[in-house]
Amino acid sequence: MFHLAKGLYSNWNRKEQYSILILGLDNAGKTTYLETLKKEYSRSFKPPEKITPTVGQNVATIPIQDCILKFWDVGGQETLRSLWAEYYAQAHGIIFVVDSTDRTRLDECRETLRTVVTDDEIDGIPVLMLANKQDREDRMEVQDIKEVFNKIAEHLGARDSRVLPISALNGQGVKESAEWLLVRLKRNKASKPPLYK
Ligand SMILES: Nc1nc2c(ncn2[C@@H]2O[C@H](COP(=O)(O)OP(=O)(O)OP(=O)(O)O)[C@@H](O)[C@H]2O)c(=O)[nH]1
Ligand SMILES: [Mg+2]
Repeated sequence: MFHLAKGLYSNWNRKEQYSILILGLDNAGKTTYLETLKKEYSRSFKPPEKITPTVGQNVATIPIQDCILKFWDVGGQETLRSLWAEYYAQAHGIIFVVDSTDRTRLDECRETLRTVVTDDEIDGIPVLMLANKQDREDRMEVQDIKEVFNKIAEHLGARDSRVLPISALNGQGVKESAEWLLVRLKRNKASKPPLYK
């Protein structure tokens, strides 16, 4: 009886854990975004001046509302992009970070995202595109970025997807972006169940 009660209690006490893969070209602001999220939800984080280009991976487990979100931030340099697919099997959601000031790389950005969203392994999972660096005067408007990504909308199909403006550096829109995604991860729970921790 004690064991049954204990088992029931520990199950009841467990939280849903979802894994989120943060992708995007090098210099887009992925690591800065993750560190700002850590700052918003917990105490330990790296200040922006200490962030260097990612070669391996950064992982952060952040409690948000009644769930745990496990973020995987990987390097965006071209030579590292072939490693992204190794993370697909465990991903419940994708965040794709775009540098809103880098007009010259928008085509590369779109084609990189196209390669990601057409991969069968992550078919149907929510995709959130972040138009980052909105604090900069030379930014493109989020509407312009949306138009670029509308060109791959056909590959996104019926899954949840959105483009949101943020500044990973000053925190604008960062919490809201994680909360937007959390709602969609829960909504997609039946087809991609969370882990219970
Ligand atoms: N102004 C401004 N600069 C930003 C913002 N986000 C990131 N940066 C800067 O952009 C540069 C690249 O940021 P990272 O977070 O290292 O970029 P990354 O996407 O992780 O790059 P890789 O690890 O190489 O894939 C750094 O100099 C950041 O300070 C932002 O919202 N606004
Ligand atoms: Mg990085």
